[in-house]
Amino acid sequence: MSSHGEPIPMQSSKAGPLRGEANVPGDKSISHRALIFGAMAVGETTITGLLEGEDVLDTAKAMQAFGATVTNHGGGKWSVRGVGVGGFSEPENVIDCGNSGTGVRLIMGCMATSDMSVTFTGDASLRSRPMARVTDPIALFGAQSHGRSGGRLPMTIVGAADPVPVEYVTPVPSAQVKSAVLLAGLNAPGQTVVIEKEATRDHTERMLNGFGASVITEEVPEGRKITLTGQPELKPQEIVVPRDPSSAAFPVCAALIVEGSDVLVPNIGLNPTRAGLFETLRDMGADLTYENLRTEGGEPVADLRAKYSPNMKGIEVPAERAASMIDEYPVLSVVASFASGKTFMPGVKELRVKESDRIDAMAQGLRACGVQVDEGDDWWAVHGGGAGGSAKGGATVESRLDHRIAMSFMVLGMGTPEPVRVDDGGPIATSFPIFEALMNGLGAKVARA
Ligand SMILES: O=C(O)C1=C[C@@H](OP(=O)(O)O)[C@@H](O)[C@H](O)C1
Ligand SMILES: C=C(OP(=O)(O)O)C(=O)O
Repeated sequence: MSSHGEPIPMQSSKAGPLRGEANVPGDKSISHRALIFGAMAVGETTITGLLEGEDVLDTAKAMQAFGATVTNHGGGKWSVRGVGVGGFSEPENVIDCGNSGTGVRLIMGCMATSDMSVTFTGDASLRSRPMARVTDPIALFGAQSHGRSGGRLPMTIVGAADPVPVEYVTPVPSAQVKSAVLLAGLNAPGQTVVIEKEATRDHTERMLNGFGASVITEEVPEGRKITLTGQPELKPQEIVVPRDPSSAAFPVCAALIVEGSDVLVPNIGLNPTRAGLFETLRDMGADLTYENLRTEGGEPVADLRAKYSPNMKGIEVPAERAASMIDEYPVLSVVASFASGKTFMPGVKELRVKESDRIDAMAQGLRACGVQVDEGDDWWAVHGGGAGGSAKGGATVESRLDHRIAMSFMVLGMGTPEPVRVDDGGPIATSFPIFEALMNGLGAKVARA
C-alpha cells in the first residue's frame, strides 16, 4: 500500500521489444542528503533534479519541522534555506519518515548532538526495521533513545546537550549508519572518526566536503577510515542531482530479458560504491555498454545501453561487491532466472533488514512463479533457465511494502509466458513514481490489475 492509501494491485504481461530512452528520476541517496545538508548550511541551497518520491518528500517535511525553509519551485527545482549546524529547533510533533530507512537514520544522526527531544515513527515496514545500529553509536556522543522493544520505532531520541566526539567502527556494512555517525559528529567539537570494514556508498563524505566541511578518507588495514572535523559552518550549494543507478537497474534488467530490446538509459552515475550491479551483469554476459563515459561533478557518468541478452550465464557474485549493489539484488535475481545455470549470491545478510526481508520476499515470489531458489542466512541462489527463463509467471506476489520487490516482479512479468501480479504496487511511489509510465513508454505492459 502507498503510505497514503489503499493497496494498488498491479500486473505485468509479456512485453514486446523494449525500445527507446529511459529517463529515470534523480538519485534517492543524494536527494535525501541535499535536503538534510542544505538544512544544516547557512543560507540557501538550490537543488535541481530532486527525486520527488515519497521517501524524499518525507525528509523535506522533516527538515521544515526542524526549522529549515524548503520550497518546491516546480520542475524538480527546490531550495532549502538552512539554519546552520546546531541551529535546528525542536519539532512540535512526531517526525514521520514513512517508508524510508535512509530518512529516519540520517535525521536521527543529525539531531543526536542537539539539546532536544524528538519522536520518530514510520509506516509498518519502517517500524519493523532495526534502529539500534544508529542508537548504539549516537549513545557514545551522549544521546539517549527510548523505543519499542528490539530497538524499533516509534522511538524518542534525546539529543546530547554537551556532545563529545566519537571513534566508531561500524559493525554492519551500512552507509546509513556511517552517515548517521558523521552527521552527529557535525555538531560535536573535535574530530569524529568512522571506520568501515567494507566500503559503502560515499555520498555523505563527498557532499559534506562540497558543503565546506573537512571529511578525510584514508585506506587503513581495517578498511576505510573517515575523519570529520566537527562544528564547521556549512556553505550553501547549487546541487544537480544525478539520475539514480538503482532506478536505472529496472529498465536495464528488463531490456536484457525481453527479446529484441534496445534501451538507452542516459546520465547514470557510475560511482564505484554504487555500480556493482552493472559490473555483475557484464560478468554474466549481458550486452550492456557504457556510452559517452565522462566525469560530472567529480563522478563518473555514462549513458547505459542495454540490449536483449539471450546468452547470459549464472555466476557467483563476489561477496565484497555486495555493498555496491545492495538494493539491486532483487532485480538481479529476476535476471538470474533468465541466465543459464545457477547465480550464487553470498554475503548479503543486510537484505534481510530492508523494507522487507528481501531474500524471503523474492524467494517466495520466484518460487510461486516456478523458479528454484535456495537460501541460507546470508546467501541465496537462483536457478536460471537460459534465454526463455525458468519462470512461468501466473502468480500474485506480495510486495510487502517494498518498492524494489514490487518493481522486480513487474520486470519478471515482462519476460514470462504468463503475467505476474503484485498485491500492491503502491510502494513504487517511494523511489520511482514514474515507473509505470516510463516502462510502458518503452513497450512494457504494466497495468493496475
Ligand atoms: O545511505 C543511503 O542512502 C542508503 C544506504 C543503503 O542502506 P544501508 O546503509 O542500510 O545499507 C541503501 O540500501 C539505501 O537504499 C540507501
Ligand atoms: C533500502 C532502501 O531504502 P531505505 O533503507 O532508505 O528505506 C531501498 O531503497 O532499497
